[in-house]
Amino acid sequence: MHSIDPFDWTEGLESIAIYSSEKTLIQDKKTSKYVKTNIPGPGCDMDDFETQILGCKCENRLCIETCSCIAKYGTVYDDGKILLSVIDGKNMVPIIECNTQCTCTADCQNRLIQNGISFKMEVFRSETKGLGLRTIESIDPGSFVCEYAGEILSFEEAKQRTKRQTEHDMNYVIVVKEHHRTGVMETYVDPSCRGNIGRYINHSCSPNLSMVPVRVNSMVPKLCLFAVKEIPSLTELTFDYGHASSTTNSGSVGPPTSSKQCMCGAHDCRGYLPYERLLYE
Ligand SMILES: C[S@@+](CC[C@H](N)C(=O)[O-])C[C@H]1O[C@@H](n2cnc3c(N)ncnc32)[C@H](O)[C@@H]1O
Repeated sequence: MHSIDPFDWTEGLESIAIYSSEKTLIQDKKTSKYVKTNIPGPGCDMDDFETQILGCKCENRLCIETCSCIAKYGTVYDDGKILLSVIDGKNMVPIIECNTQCTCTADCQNRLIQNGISFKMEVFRSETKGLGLRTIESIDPGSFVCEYAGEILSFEEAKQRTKRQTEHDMNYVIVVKEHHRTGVMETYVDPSCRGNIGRYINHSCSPNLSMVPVRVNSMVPKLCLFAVKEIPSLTELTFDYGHASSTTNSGSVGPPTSSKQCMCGAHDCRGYLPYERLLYE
């Protein structure tokens, strides 16, 4: 039987193990169960999870412009698997990767985040923000770092869970709003009971990661974190909890009564952690 390394935060589920240089930190691992990607949680719409996106029939097994997925949704990654919108500064298009219905292989240019994490990272204890995640190798701009994965909740369930928190509890629920021509799609992800390594990423008002929704098999978005700048080894990984990407945004910066003081230390720090007002009403 496969034995689980007790010091690996990913419980052996990722292709790269995530350790802490301070081994005792693993005792702080909450009662959460590791999941690599989003799973349905209470109240989520199972149709969204189960409706399969159509696949391509690429004969050369490597997708280029003639691939029906790329022709329909556009080229989003370059041949080095770098997110193009980060390097060319153009507006983000919806990202839909090739999926299990496609005939192409895992090295297809239109498959990236589904192949999982590839950078060595570690969980560490930050001075003022609890645990955090940092990289232990340098990361190029536009690289995929990890998902922010957990249970997908309905608005009502997200609200109930938020209400149960005390002012001392950490908040893990992230809300992403995607503005489409036909309306706004809201996705609520909670990694607190079941989540991946993304749950340890702290907020910064001047972050080095950006959250981008990516779809693979179903219309439920995976909240993917991409580097927005060169990130040197041993740098803490951060994203802006209130500004997921150019097509999405989550949360608002609070009045002090409903939001925690931000300790990101950025020179343009907004002072408080962003929060989603509707979850606290
Ligand atoms: C998604 S968790 C991040 C991981 C968390 N630090 C831990 O120990 O598990 C979000 C929580 O971390 C803390 N946090 C994250 N960024 C912060 C910041 N910039 N300033 C203060 N606290 C922060 C807050 O308590 C927040 O509710």
